[in-house]
Amino acid sequence: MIEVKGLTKRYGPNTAVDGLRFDVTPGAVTGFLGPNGSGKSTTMRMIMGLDRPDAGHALIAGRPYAGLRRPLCEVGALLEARTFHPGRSARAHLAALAAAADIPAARVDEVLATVGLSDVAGRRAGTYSLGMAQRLGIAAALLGDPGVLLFDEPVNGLDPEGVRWIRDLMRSLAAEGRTVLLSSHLISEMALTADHLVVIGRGRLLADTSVRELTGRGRSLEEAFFALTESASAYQGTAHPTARDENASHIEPGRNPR
Ligand SMILES: Nc1ncnc2c1ncn2[C@@H]1O[C@H](COP(=O)(O)OP(=O)(O)OP(=O)(O)O)[C@@H](O)[C@H]1O
Repeated sequence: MIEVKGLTKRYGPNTAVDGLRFDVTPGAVTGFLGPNGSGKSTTMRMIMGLDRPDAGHALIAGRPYAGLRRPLCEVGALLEARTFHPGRSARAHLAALAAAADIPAARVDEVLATVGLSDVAGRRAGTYSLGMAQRLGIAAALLGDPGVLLFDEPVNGLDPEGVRWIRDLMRSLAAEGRTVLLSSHLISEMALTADHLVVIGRGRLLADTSVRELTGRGRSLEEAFFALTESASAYQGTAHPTARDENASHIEPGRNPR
């Protein structure tokens, strides 16, 4: 269980996370959605004790991160890819983490197999592609067999087979009774993976509901998401052609050319 209780984080005049309050329950995949810059990563970092909140707090299995006795065995997180020494092999990286946390060395080969990196585990991790680096980050998160897992954009850089693998992994971790919080911008993928959704915009809670309920609000989950976050998107692009587009002068202002 993750409990987020009134979390607030300010960076200068900008309030990145604003009185956020929600629970993430075990046995389900909870999707964490929001437009760019809405505060998802900042919230996850605060849950993991990597950022200090200006107000509120977050609890993992009833304790703040700093109060966990064996953190790696209670919570695992993939927050950024490439949080390893590039000169170390994947196996050496995981072995060092395991040794520091008093986790049996045999667990290293188990998690390497889970993420599909066994054959390349001796290679310097600095030579890994983004997708391989994501897999290594997931292996590190799983190392202590924790009951609570957070993944920030885990499908980044993964090929279609990798995306499907993540979906199956998330669902099987939840089916084992774990608490899984997953952020992704791929809404169609979220519709297939998550049971529950927490949607935020400009640091504030917009929805805390089931995928089914939110999908039922529009023609699709994507439509319902856009309706919910319409006024909360800080960075909106346009569909208009650039000045270099030779057809630009033939298009009426305000008209989508396609
Ligand atoms: N270290 C920092 N210093 C200053 N501002 C920051 C810092 N980290 C985040 N922010 C700001 O806080 C806000 C929330 O950022 P955050 O990365 O949490 O959003 P996000 O929802 O994860 O975005 P994305 O979907 O683009 O990954 C943004 O306005 C961002 O610029």
